[in-house]
Amino acid sequence: MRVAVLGGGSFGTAIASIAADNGATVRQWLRDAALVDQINHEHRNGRYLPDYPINPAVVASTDLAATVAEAAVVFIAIPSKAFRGVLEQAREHLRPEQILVTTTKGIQAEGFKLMSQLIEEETGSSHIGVLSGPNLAAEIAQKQLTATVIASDDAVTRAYVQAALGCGYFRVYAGNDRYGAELGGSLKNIYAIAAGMAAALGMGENTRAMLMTRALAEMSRFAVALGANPMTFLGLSGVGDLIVTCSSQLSRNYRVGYALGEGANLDEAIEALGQVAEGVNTVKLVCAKAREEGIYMPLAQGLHHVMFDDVPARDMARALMENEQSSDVEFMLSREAVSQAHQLAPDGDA
Ligand SMILES: NC(=O)C1=CN([C@@H]2O[C@H](COP(=O)(O)OP(=O)(O)OC[C@H]3O[C@@H](n4cnc5c(N)ncnc54)[C@H](OP(=O)(O)O)[C@@H]3O)[C@@H](O)[C@H]2O)C=CC1
Ligand SMILES: O=C(CO)COP(=O)(O)O
Repeated sequence: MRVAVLGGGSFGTAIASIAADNGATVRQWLRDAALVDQINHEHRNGRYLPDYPINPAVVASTDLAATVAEAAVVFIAIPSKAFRGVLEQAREHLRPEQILVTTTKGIQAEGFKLMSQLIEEETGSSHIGVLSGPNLAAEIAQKQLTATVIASDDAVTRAYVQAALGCGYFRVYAGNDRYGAELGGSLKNIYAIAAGMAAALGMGENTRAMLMTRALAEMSRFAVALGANPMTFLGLSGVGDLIVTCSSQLSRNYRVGYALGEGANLDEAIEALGQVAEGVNTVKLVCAKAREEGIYMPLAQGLHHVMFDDVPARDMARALMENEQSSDVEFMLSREAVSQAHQLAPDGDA
């Protein structure tokens, strides 16, 4: 199979290397000619994945047309802010039968669009997929056993991506809820920042478990309000990705949160990272959307106050703990029912 990867960052490089390990003919497009040279001659990406070898069969290029020309599957691993621009450049070189897969876990501000929606708008393709799951690029590069999801309503897309990437260390599960999988991948970045911050402040494992579980409740609530299926959040692209990103220093979003918890300001934290942390932008967009739609998102709103309004993280954590005590699984017991029942008990200080 012929595979193209657009993007020369850590995830694009990891995906290119998996496909090559799997026997595909792989072309990778990036705009940095020096890095193209390094990938082709040293089989290493010194800027984004410096410590790991890349399969020598990966051929990098700055020529976008040549990269996508023969590909059956095109993976797009470009940060959300640049995603549409790259699609606009690629569009004239793409053919209708090609499978177009986004790996990007972010949201476009204008219209609150997910990346697969941009692919649809720009190309009109009927072979669109979302690749998402607990997939830290550095662990994939080490060939740690990993699983992901290809979410698409198109069976051809699912089958091609499973064939292109499924190998001894990388397992590709199929899903048909493109929107839910993509939303999960974007939303969990918000809570990874919060988890990194909590870790830097010395909060314990109980706190982390509470944060992750309530994050899942909040993500599902948001997704349902936007018409997605909450069941998708039980899979690898939902809870799976939330677990890994809220637990690992390899996550850039977690690291941004950790730096904030250690006292850095946001600009310093982003600069020290030197790579994309989509959650910084996503938390703004999601909080604005939640306000607009009247969706209860206390964790995301709390994080927003800490990141952009200089509220100390410890004060925010204390305030969140003093919120009205609510329902655990609100698809079974509604928040309103718990709230109404509060009048049945005496006050805590009575
Ligand atoms: N890294 C990971 O572990 C995972 C990442 N993802 C997702 O994949 C997406 C891409 O991430 P990742 O590869 O890690 O990102 P990186 O920050 O590692 O790299 C970004 C890449 O995009 C390129 N790029 C940025 N803007 C443009 C542009 N206008 N034109 C052409 N190329 C551009 C950069 O090129 P240049 O160097 O020239 O700026 C660089 O090659 C993210 O949205 C992330 O959420 C998903 C799963 C795991
Ligand atoms: O999405 C990821 C792992 O699945 C990577 O997360 P970061 O973007 O925070 O590094």
